Amino acid sequence: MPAKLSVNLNAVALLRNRRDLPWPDVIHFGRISLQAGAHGLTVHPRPDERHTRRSDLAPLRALIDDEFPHAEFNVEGYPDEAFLQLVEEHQPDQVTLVPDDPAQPTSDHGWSFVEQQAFLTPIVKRLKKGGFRVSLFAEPDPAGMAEAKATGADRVELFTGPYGSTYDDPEQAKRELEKLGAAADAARAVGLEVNAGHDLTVANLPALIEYLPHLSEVSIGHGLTADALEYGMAGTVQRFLKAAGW
Ligand SMILES: CC(=O)[C@@H](O)[C@H](O)COP(=O)(O)O
Ligand SMILES: NCC(=O)COP(=O)(O)O
Repeated sequence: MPAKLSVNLNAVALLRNRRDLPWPDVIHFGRISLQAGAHGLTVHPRPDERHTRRSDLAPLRALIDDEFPHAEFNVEGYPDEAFLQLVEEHQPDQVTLVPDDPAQPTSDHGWSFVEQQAFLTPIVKRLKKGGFRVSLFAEPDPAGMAEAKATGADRVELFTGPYGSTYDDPEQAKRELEKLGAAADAARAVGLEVNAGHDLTVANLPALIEYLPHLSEVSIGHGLTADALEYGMAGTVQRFLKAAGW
């Protein structure tokens, strides 16, 4: 079974938040993604709400429940008390824990499982008791997968940022793929399922899927939104020209 695609709506939310206007409508872009065949939706609400807002979660949960009951809702974030209460209120199917500092522009590293196992274990236990699938954002590194498993988590999500940044260097891309492959093998060897995400694109996704054939899910936002703009721009300009009478 190929990896499932979860569309990350953070970049759409970022555009919406430039103005005090309701477009682009994050919920409708979620609908368009699921109508097009995506298997799920991802959001990564941060404390400053610069991307997804807390108020986006209820309508996204309702969209899936009412219109796409087989799709999955994945919520990512740093597990402080506010985040844990947010996911408990909105019941995503999967919670992905990310070691984000609120000041980070975007996620740029995974957990250090050896050092942070004791911090993560009670949090994972609380989420598992609440019925959530739990995934832990992980470095593309085989070290620490036994400790990740010992937290009680179901999956790791391999951070593919370093792989994504090799878009102009095929040799380095191969080395990053080898690291991701070794990390995925180590995770699977201790019984963890494997997700992947960050800076994935149409160009780099095929090699990742070929090299890591057992991936459960990829979550993609930035590159997918960039392509949506590129492939929708010409038709949209034509719509505006028509509206202006040309
Ligand atoms: C964990 C991860 O890699 C994504 O959630 C990512 O953080 C989304 O990126 P932005 O929120 O910066 O679009
Ligand atoms: N978990 C990674 C994710 O959701 C998407 O990241 P990106 O494609 O926006 O870099």
